[in-house]
Amino acid sequence: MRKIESVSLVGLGAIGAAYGSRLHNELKESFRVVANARRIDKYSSSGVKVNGDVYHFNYITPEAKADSADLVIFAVKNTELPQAIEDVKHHIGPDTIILSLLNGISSEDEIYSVVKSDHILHSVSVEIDAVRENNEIRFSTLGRIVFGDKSKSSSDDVLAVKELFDRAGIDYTISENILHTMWWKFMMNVGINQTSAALKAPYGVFQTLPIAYEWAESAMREVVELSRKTGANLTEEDVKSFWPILNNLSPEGKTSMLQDVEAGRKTEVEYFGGKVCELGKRYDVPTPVNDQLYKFIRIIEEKEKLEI
Ligand SMILES: NC(=O)C1=CN([C@@H]2O[C@H](COP(=O)(O)OP(=O)(O)OC[C@H]3O[C@@H](n4cnc5c(N)ncnc54)[C@H](OP(=O)(O)O)[C@@H]3O)[C@@H](O)[C@H]2O)C=CC1
Ligand SMILES: CC(C)(CO)C(=O)C(=O)O
Repeated sequence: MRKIESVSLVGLGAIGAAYGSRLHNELKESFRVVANARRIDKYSSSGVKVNGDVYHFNYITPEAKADSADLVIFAVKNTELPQAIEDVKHHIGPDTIILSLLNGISSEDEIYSVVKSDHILHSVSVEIDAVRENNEIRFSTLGRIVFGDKSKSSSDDVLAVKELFDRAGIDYTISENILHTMWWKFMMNVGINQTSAALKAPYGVFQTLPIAYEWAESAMREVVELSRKTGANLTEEDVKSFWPILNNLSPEGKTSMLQDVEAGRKTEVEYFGGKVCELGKRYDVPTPVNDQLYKFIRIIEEKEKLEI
C-alpha cells in the first residue's frame, strides 16, 4: 500500500478548513491549499481561524508549477466545482487519488468527465456542523468522512486514505455500498438543507418543533421513492436514521444552505431539489414537496438580486 505524503485541497471553507486543519497538523507544508491571489490575500491577512486556533496554510495559486499530489480533496460548493477542477488540475497526476467532499450525487461524475481518472473515490462528510463566517470556521463536532470505491469494497486507494485519516485523527467509515451512502446523504440534504434555508432555521428548531422536522422528512421520502428506481434502495429506516444525527448537532448550528442564504450566496438547490425534480420527471415519480421547495429557494436567490 502506498502512503499519502502530500495533499492538495481546493475550497478552504467550512468543510475544507475543518478537515484541512487536521491535515495541516499532520503534513505541515505538504498540505497545500490551492487558491487564487485574491483568496490567498484574504486568508493570509489575519490567518484562518478554526475553532479559535489561527492557521497559516501553505497556499499555492492555480498557475504555479506544482508536483502532483498523492491526494486531491475538493471542498467547494457544487456551483463552484467547474472552476475548482480547472484550478487544481496541475496537482492531479496519473496516480493522484481524488476525494470530493461535496454534497449531492453528481460531483464525482463531474470531476471524472474532466480528469478521466480511475482514482476517484466517492465520499460524503456526515455529522459535522461546521459554520463559516468570513475567515472563521467553527464546529462542535467534526463528524466523519464516509468513503469508498464504487467498483470494489476495498482498494489500494481506499486503504491509503484510511491510513492518512488514522494519522491525521480524522474519523471515517469505509462504506461497503457507497452508492447507497451517497443517496442516504443526498436524502438528508434534500430534507434538512432546503427546509432550514426556507425557514431560516438552525438545527435547534428541528430538534424542538416536530412540525418542522416532519416537513424535512416529507422531502426526504420523495428521495426514498426515487432511490428505488435507481438501485440505491433507501428505506424508511434510512429516513429515521437522521434523527439521532440531527440531535447531536449544535442547536445554533446551520446547514450549509442556510449559511448560503444568510450570506446572499447562490445555493446548491439545483443539486438537491433541482435534481429530485429532474429525476422525478425522468422516472415518473411525483415530487410535490421538492417542487415547492425548489421554487421557494430559487425565489429567495432571485430576490437577493433585486434592488427594491
Ligand atoms: N458546512 C457544512 O456543515 C457541510 C457542508 N457540506 C458540503 O461541503 C461542500 C462545501 O461546503 P462548505 O464548506 O459549507 O462551503 P463554503 O462556502 O464554506 O466553502 C467553500 C469554499 O471554497 C472556496 N472556493 C470556491 N471556489 C474556489 C476555487 N476555485 N479555488 C479555491 N477556493 C475556492 C470558497 O472561497 P470564497 O468564499 O472566497 O468564494 C469557500 O471558501 C458543499 O457541497 C456542502 O454542501 C457537507 C457537509 C456539511
Ligand atoms: C447534514 C448537514 C446538514 C450537516 O452535516 C450537511 O451536510 C450540510 O450542512 O450541508
